Amino acid sequence: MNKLVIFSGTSSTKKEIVDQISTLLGDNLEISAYATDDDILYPISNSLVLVTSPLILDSVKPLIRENCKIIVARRTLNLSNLDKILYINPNENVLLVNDTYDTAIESIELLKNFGFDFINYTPYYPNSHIDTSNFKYAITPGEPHLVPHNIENVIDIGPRIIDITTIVEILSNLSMLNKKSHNISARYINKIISLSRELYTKNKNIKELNELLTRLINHIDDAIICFDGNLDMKFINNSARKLMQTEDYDDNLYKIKSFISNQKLIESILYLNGCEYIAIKELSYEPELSICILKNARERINIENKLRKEIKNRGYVAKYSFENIIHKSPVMKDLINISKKLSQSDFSILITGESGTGKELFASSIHNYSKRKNAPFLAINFASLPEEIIESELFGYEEGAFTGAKKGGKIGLFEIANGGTIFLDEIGDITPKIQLRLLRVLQEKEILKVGGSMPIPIDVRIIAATNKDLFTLVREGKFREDLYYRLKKLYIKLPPLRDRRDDILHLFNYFLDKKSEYPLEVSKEVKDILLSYNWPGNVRELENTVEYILAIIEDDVIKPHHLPEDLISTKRHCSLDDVEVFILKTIKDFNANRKIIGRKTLSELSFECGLNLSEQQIRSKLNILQQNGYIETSRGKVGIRLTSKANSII
Ligand SMILES: Nc1ncnc2c1ncn2[C@@H]1O[C@H](COP(=O)(O)OP(=O)(O)OP(=O)(O)O)[C@@H](O)[C@H]1O
Repeated sequence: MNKLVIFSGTSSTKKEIVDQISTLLGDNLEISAYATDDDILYPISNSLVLVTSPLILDSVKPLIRENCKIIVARRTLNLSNLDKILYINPNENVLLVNDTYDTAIESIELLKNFGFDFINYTPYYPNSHIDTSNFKYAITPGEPHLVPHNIENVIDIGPRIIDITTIVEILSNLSMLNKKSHNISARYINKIISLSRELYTKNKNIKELNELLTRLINHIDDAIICFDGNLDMKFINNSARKLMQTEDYDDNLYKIKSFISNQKLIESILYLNGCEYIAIKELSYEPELSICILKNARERINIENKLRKEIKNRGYVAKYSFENIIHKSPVMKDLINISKKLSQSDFSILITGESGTGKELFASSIHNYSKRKNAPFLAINFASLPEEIIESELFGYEEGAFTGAKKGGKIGLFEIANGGTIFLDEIGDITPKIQLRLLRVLQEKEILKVGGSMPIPIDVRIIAATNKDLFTLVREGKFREDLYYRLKKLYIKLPPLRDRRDDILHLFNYFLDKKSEYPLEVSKEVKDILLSYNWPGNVRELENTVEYILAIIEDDVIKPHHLPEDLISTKRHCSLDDVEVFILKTIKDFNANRKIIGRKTLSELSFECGLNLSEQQIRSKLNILQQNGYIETSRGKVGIRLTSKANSII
């Protein structure tokens, strides 16, 4: 049996190296290993000794008899731990922490040789007196305890292992070279191959993602060109290639580069191939890149004009008043009363509610009930509008600010709405830049035109609406908290139609009366279906349903087959929860067997199927089911019965 004694600086290095050698050299070797702080009772004799660094050699030499052969290990990095470094951004400043200057420099050289040369390393070791306050990352080969405390991200790549030449030296001294070398080099190479494969897969994923992004960018109509810090072109998409591949290539490129290098400009108008382009600049610093996005100015002006026309066609007037809000439910009655009170103040209002619940109807009614009723009411829907258009539409722009297309600049919608109300629909969709500009309007009561420097005072009441959960957007960092609270000074939440079932038939009859040329009767089955449907599109969907029926009906009575497919399919009807379904099914079984069922039995049965409902819980569920028209109760022998509405879905 051959003996190998290992001396290492720390116990983690000891473990790593013992693991490595026993995996490679197998069981035919007796290994004893010591870290410098382990107690060594007897001097080492008649053995091969491996010390893991020259520094340790001095301290352990007195413990080694002269009949021992000493090898000082040459160390290399453990490839299995290096992949974490791939996630560091190129050119990031990183501390390389090791126990001495020499070992830190050695590790840096090794990392660079392995191809990790895209980051800037600074050697750090105890007493190195380096100001570490600007460093976010530290890499250390098994010495995390030496990393300064202020570093947020510590990548421990594990202690350095011994390299193949040291292994060969060990084998040769143990006279194992011939027997083992073939096997060992095969294992060593296998390990390297599997690690390279890992790195290859990671690189491949990044490459695939890059290809996907390139494909996407190539499909975009805007021309996109990316330059590095030396203004060398790094990327050009298909639209830009088409734009540039003309006789004017040099002239075009010169104009684009001049725009990119002009630090004062973020947007500009460029004349390329005789056409006007709006050039927008995006900068990245690590790596240093400038991206130029070129949009066809004519197309943008067309969209702007269309939007203006749409808003103008509405006549800047609020079409609806509270009398137009058709309702029967107490909850809507309360909301209208509250909204009338809110109309009298000048604070901004946030209206939330699912799509089609009447948010615009309320905004318009509030305006018409307020002292601003004779001033303009402007409604703008943010969904699907590009940021630049929203910005220039809302705030206007100074002459030559960017398009140069309009002499005298353009007046923004905020200025047009001055004295009145502006209704900002789908506010949850606006970008951070517009959020910031809106915040300024709310805080300072003034606007700044695009490209302008003089703030213009304005007096506009803002009513914003959204069907998104804005508070969640705030928590996710997608919507500014300060803007959220400014907008939500006053607040109205419109309930979905399925939560105010009293309104369903009332609204249905209202739309029917309004739109039908002759009176129509509504069959009982249709009424039941309308009442049990969950109306995801709310009042808008109800109104569309009436239109649909009127388009296809040929008789005087509306029957189920006159309804759109969505309403007849039973899936969309069950706004019932599991407990409600359980209660209804149980009552149905009892009804079918002509047995009476009450709260007590329902509660007992609920325990049998794991729902565990107290009599009190059953009572409140029964109340809800009764209010929603699913059950009827009567004193005496009959007890609780399902209505035809419940029977049609259970
Ligand atoms: N209570 C109501 N009475 C009469 N019509 C209503 C009522 N509620 C909504 N409507 C009608 O339903 C349609 C949708 O209403 P509105 O546009 O106000 O909803 P919204 O919540 O703003 O929708 P979105 O979020 O999709 O913009 C409109 O045609 C509106 O007139």
